[in-house]
Amino acid sequence: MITVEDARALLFDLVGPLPTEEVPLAQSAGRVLSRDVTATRDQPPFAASSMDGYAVKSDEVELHAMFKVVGESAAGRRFEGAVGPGQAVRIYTGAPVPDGADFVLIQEDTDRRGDLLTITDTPGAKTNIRPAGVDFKAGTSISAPRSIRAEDVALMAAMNIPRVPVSRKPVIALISTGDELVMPGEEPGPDQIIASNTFGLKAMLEGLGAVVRVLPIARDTVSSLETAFGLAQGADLVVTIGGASVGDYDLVSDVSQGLGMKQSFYKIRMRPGKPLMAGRIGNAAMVGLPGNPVSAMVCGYLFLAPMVRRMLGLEQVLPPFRTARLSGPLPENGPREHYMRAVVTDAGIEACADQDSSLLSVLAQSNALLVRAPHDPARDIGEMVEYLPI
Ligand SMILES: Nc1nc2c(c(=O)[nH]1)N[C@H]1C(S)=C(S)[C@@H](COP(=O)(O)OP(=O)(O)OC[C@H]3O[C@@H](n4cnc5c(N)ncnc54)[C@H](O)[C@@H]3O)O[C@H]1N2
Ligand code: MOO
Repeated sequence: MITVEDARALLFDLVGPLPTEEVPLAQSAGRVLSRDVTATRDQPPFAASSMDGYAVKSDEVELHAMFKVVGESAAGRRFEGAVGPGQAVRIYTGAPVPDGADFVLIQEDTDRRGDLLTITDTPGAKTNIRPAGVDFKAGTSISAPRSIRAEDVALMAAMNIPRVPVSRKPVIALISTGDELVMPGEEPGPDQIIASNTFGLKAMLEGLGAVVRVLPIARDTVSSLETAFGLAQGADLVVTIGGASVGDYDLVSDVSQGLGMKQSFYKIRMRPGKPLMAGRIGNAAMVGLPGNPVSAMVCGYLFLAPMVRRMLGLEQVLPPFRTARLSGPLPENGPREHYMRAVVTDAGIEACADQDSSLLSVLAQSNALLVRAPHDPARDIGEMVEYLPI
């Protein structure tokens, strides 16, 4: 059995960054920028007023000074002339500041009668002018790789970047295995349960930016599993769930190897998730997850999510671990690294009472995986521990 860290390194060897494709700006949110993009213009492209008021010469600004209003500069329609001595131009927020002016009096500090403008309140020192290019200049770049957020979309729009280079989405095929499984909504027989893992993992992986294909459930026969692997063709990553352990019906390893899977490792020193397997099959990476629902989801957080981030070309691929103070004691840990379902609040972190790897109700109540090193001694309230937020 290998460690979690070694397993992750081997899994990273199975996948690499996917090629770039271009998408319309409006569809780029949530994708991963794969190449730097560069502004083709200054913003603002001209010195612009930041207030509604009057553009004047700054050395003429003093209480009770009077000006003649000679024109108007609106956003999208500039004043074509220049502001001369004793003159003012009516100006609005976002409008180009006319030549000759270097100060905008805010409307509230003035009184206007016809064309005659008087300063009625002492203006502040602020010119109320945004210099050309103050936000960004032509040639300013947004650096890749990064997950594109709404703020990035707004910035790229302002930079006049209508098409965005992004990493192609990884395609992941999910295969549930087992005669006991039926799909949600179907009528289970007396010895059957509902396939839950595929749906939890689909939600998780799509949230990370993958395209997920849920394939029909494979029965516990060689031919049914072979059919499922056939349907998975074209995926970047094939994930099986269940059938990974040592039972007579645990066929995933034999069938995948029969189809040419080159195994990278099998079994890790981790709880839950011990019978994890991985390798390459055809042009795809393959991961065989244990069937226990919590084991499958925990392996999703710890292994599949970093693999997806790596395929997307992100630099930060490992889950962000944090620390918290224990608000409940912990017993001594066994020989495997343990990822305990836990609840973290302002008061600290507490492991859930029942850590059985079949309990989805416990997983759904928890918001953290509390990490225990192999043979970690019993811990008291107040001690600091590491956890992964989920
Ligand atoms: N003799 C041993 N038995 C087991 C060992 C072992 O080392 N020696 N390991 C245990 C551990 S740890 C795990 S984890 C499980 C893993 O078993 P499999 O990967 O072979 O999974 P299955 O036997 O197919 O299923 C386990 C359990 O999970 C349910 N299941 C499976 N797929 C789904 C699904 N898509 N949705 C919901 N639930 C699913 C299945 O019905 C079983 O209850 O093996 C232990 N045994
Ligand atoms: O991986 Mo198993 O989940 O330890 O139950």
